Amino acid sequence: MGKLVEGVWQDIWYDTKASRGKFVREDAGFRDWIQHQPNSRFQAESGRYHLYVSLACPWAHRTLIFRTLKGLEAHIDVTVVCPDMLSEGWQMGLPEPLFGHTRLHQIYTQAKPDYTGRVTVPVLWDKKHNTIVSNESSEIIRMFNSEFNHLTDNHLDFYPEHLRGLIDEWNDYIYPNINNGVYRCGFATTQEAYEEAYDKLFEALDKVERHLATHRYLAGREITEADWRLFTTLVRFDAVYVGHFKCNKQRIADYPHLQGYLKDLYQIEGIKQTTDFYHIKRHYYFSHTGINPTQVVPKGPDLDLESPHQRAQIS
Ligand SMILES: N[C@@H](CCC(=O)N[C@@H](CS)C(=O)NCC(=O)O)C(=O)O
Repeated sequence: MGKLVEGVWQDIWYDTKASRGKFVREDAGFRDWIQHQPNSRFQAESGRYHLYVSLACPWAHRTLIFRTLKGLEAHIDVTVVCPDMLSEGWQMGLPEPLFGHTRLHQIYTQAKPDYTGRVTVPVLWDKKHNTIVSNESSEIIRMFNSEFNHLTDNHLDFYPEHLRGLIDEWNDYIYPNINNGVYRCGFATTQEAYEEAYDKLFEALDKVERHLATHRYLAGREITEADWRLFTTLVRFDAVYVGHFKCNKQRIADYPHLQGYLKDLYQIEGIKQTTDFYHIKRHYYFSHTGINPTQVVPKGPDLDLESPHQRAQIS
């Protein structure tokens, strides 16, 4: 894994020295917006945008879920990178269709030849202006949620006006403690930093477990963006984070309500097809050689995500 420094690829792992062993995620570098508005530089048009994702990555997974739920498959095409992220960073299996590049960092320098920063997925590319619109998943899913409705006639709204306060509150709590919390455990390089992240992670999972005992979804009866953001971490938890990131106080399968909720979301039409456990396990265990130097990928666990979730009665 590495990063670009003034447009030149350098193979370097995260530097946790300055933060006393803590993993600090870098902010995304491209933050434009597709808008269905007359003067927008990035108009919502069919066939104009291309999405680069890894099926292993929880942040990229959010964008694939929204592409499916919002009926955008015919309008936004996708390149899936290889699960292995080694000295050249994310790589394509076959040359990608727009420029024939074989490394994701070439897409970044195609957009900005002197780019400095990490080369992350997801990336939303604009074929018209030949640039990256955004590499921030939380913003890409908002665009997908609302800006293409005139093309798809799909008006499902995962960030409805009346629930925004509640959704934002859950997101603000779940992102540092759970979504990024598992990474803060796994990428910590001191015992203290790891234990601090671990305690916060399991305190947060306990809190969500209590909430889900009496609420079908985070914001009540409706599935919202907050649920999909939590889902992509939960679905990777027992397969990867428990072992590889040492998040091993409990599995999701040991929490009755979180497990039922996870199954409920997994069983929504189209979601299972966005979830690829081969890519998920292979990426983490094979790519993070600092954590797993043998690169052996575990065979298990056997996950039970398809049995009845029994949550339909919860209000
Ligand atoms: N803020 C970004 C984070 C994306 C991110 O960190 N993706 C990881 C994969 S799970 C990545 O590409 N990491 C490569 C690196 O950090 O070098 C988002 O949510 O879109």
